[in-house]
Amino acid sequence: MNAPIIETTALTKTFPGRRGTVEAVRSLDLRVEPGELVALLGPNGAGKSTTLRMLTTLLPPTSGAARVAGFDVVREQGDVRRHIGYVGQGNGAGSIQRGRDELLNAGRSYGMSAADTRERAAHLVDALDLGGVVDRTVQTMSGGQRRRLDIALGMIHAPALLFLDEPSTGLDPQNRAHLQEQVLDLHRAGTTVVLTTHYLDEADAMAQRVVVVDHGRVIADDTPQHLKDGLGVRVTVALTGTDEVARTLALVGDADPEAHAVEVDGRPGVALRHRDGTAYAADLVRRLGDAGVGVAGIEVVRPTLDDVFLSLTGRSLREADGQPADQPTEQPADQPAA
Ligand SMILES: Nc1ncnc2c1ncn2[C@@H]1O[C@H](COP(=O)(O)OP(=O)(O)OP(=O)(O)O)[C@@H](O)[C@H]1O
Repeated sequence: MNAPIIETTALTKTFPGRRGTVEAVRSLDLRVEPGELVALLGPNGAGKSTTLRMLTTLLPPTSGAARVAGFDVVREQGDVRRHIGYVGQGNGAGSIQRGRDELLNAGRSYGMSAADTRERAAHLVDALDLGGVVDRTVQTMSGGQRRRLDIALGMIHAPALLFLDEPSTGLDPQNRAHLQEQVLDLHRAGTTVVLTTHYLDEADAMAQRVVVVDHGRVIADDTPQHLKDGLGVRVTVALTGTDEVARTLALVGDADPEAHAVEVDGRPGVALRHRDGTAYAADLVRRLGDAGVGVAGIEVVRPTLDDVFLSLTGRSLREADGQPADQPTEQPADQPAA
């Protein structure tokens, strides 16, 4: 097996906060293999950006260790930086330079020759669909175009590993979809991608592996499909009368001890989860019919990653996102120097 491209051991970052120490990242053990596309998913303040900033050498860990592209993030910062691309939140705002000049300058700052930089920039302009805008000043580009330029800047030195911190935050759905497609293309071309997001659908649609983070800890790490399959499909049965609820609960009690009474569009009903949802629901309707229980309708809903988060934390990711995070007391560092 190849060596991991990222390996962390008990990686930890604490910040002094007004109300005591903020444990932004707590004892993170993460291993990413070359070629993976991994999403760190979690609510605001979960520790996603802090993790990325330690892995990209922008922040020193408080304790623990991390190796990225084979180098130690504390002792071999320059080597790490040469082998990674990093696109932070809100880069590229309003420069009066032309996009192409930014690309050329970035390449030169990595020590690339002018000819190599021009060739690489032309490739990225094509891959990221920037042909129509790259010769305009950055400040005249739309949000989506700037984000794609940011990614081109992060990829100019052809790193094997690309970190993207909330790449599509603030973009409209069409631009988000476009950007996601471009990132998937970079991944298909061989780049390992680690991105943070609090868009459930983005993690679900893009990532081969989702690392769910909450309060600085990893609470789940698996493929989106496994995470959802583990939860089982939700089955809701609408019943014709209240007497039918107890009879239904008695019938399903063994299959799902957490089955409970619910209201379904004003009717009494029962909701439960079952791993084998669709087949189970069909069988349940038959058994209820045999027992003479009046069924008014049945609904089978596949779980989302939000259901996974809810079952792990007791909170919906959307609710959790609404909570204000502690205010930073240290200024975030800048982009890595070349
Ligand atoms: N420089 C800092 N000084 C103090 N506290 C900080 C600093 N940076 C982050 N924190 C705190 O660490 C915790 C984790 O923040 P982090 O930005 O890593 O979360 P996140 O999951 O990336 O959130 P978001 O989705 O909002 O970007 C939060 O409580 C945050 O307020």
